[in-house]
Amino acid sequence: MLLKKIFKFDAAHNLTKYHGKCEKLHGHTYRLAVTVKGKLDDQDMVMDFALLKDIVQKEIIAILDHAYLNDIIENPTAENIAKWIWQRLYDKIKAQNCALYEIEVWETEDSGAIYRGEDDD
Ligand SMILES: Nc1nc2c(c(=O)[nH]1)N=C([C@H](O)[C@H](O)COP(=O)(O)OP(=O)(O)OP(=O)(O)O)CN2
Ligand SMILES: [Zn+2]
Repeated sequence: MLLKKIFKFDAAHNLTKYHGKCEKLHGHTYRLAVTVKGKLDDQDMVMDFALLKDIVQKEIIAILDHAYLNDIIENPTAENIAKWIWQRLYDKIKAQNCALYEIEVWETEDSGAIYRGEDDD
């Protein structure tokens, strides 16, 4: 069973390996979707949505919201942001007897990156 929760954060960035408008400082309202995988517990839940919210709020949103992402993540493309979030959440989700399944980071309504922890990126 998969469980998904959606979050939003506002942040500024510029792409350091890009030639074009996105090398300039600009911002996005990012949409983050965190998907976890697990079995139903005795409450018929994979994980309490409230617990997932608390973890993501503390580990991710509190750090990235209203931040300059380049101070935190090298060359913060949607792809690199998704990997960074995966690395921070992986053990926290495992500690709840679930597995992190997928991180989606959407910069705009139609442009996003999806990461599932592949070894080869
Ligand atoms: N593969 C990636 N390509 C781009 C990324 C990225 O993270 N990964 N990021 C950007 C820029 O950050 C830019 O802000 C986003 O550009 P874009 O999707 O083009 O957004 P726009 O709203 O400006 O353009 P639309 O034409 O409205 O989609 C660039 N590329
Ligand atoms: Zn951007």
